[in-house]
Amino acid sequence: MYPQPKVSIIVTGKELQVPGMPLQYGQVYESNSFTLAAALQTAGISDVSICYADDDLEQLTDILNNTLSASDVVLLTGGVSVGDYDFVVKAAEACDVKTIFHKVKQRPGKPLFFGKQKEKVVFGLPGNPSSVLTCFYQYVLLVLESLTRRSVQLKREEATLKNQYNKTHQFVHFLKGFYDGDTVEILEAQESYRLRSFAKANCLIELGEASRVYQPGENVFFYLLPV
Ligand SMILES: Nc1nc2c(c(=O)[nH]1)N[C@H]1C(S)=C(S)[C@@H](COP(=O)(O)OP(=O)(O)OC[C@H]3O[C@@H](n4cnc5c(N)ncnc54)[C@H](O)[C@@H]3O)O[C@H]1N2
Ligand code: MOO
Repeated sequence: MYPQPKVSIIVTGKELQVPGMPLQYGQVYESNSFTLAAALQTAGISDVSICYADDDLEQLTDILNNTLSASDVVLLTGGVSVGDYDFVVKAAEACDVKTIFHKVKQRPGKPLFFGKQKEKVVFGLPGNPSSVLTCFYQYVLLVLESLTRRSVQLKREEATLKNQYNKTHQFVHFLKGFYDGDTVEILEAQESYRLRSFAKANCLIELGEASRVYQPGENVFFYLLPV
């Protein structure tokens, strides 16, 4: 029998609307809970609960406190950057969650937060839908592998790049790609608010920190997605 960690998702943001309901001005459809729950299920995690918080420090702190007492892993989405209404890091501090790191030099997922309260693990996943999934695959699966003692991390492989890509930022990039068994293609719609490329992708292509033009025929590393 493998251990089954309890995972809680806390969705933050008062601009979020339930899919199926009409959108009011300034609202966006809430999707992170669905993509995360599906990715957790694929990783064999069945004990998952979801709750919702407004952009309110007191309310978020209460919810995080309650959630921490009932979970092994807490995944917050949104509110982890430096805006006036981003309260995840403050709420974590108020709940005695020790910051292990906040912000990574990568795209997407730059504002990622990782903290611990004793044995409990807290991730603040950046709210953009593509950042949430990328950070889940690159970081959360690592923790789940250790907690479940099952092999759930993505496999890193190497293949020839199919198309040219001009990498202009000095961050590690994880780009949605398609591996055809021989070459890997960098897909369109890589912006972190777009999920279209994830819908087509079967891998994440890793490009190192340096900014440069990648040419077809170069070897690149990629991670196969569980599709
Ligand atoms: N001054 C700075 N601003 C920003 C930075 C920075 O470094 N300095 N980083 C940018 C990056 S990169 C990202 S990613 C975002 C992440 O910020 P948050 O984690 O605070 O995310 P939000 O602002 O709450 O949301 C971002 C975006 O995603 C939408 N969203 C949020 N939750 C959901 C959901 N459950 N389903 C669907 N869509 C969701 C939200 O409406 C926003 O549009 O910060 C940048 N800013
Ligand atoms: O980390 Mo943000 O995800 O680059 O958009």
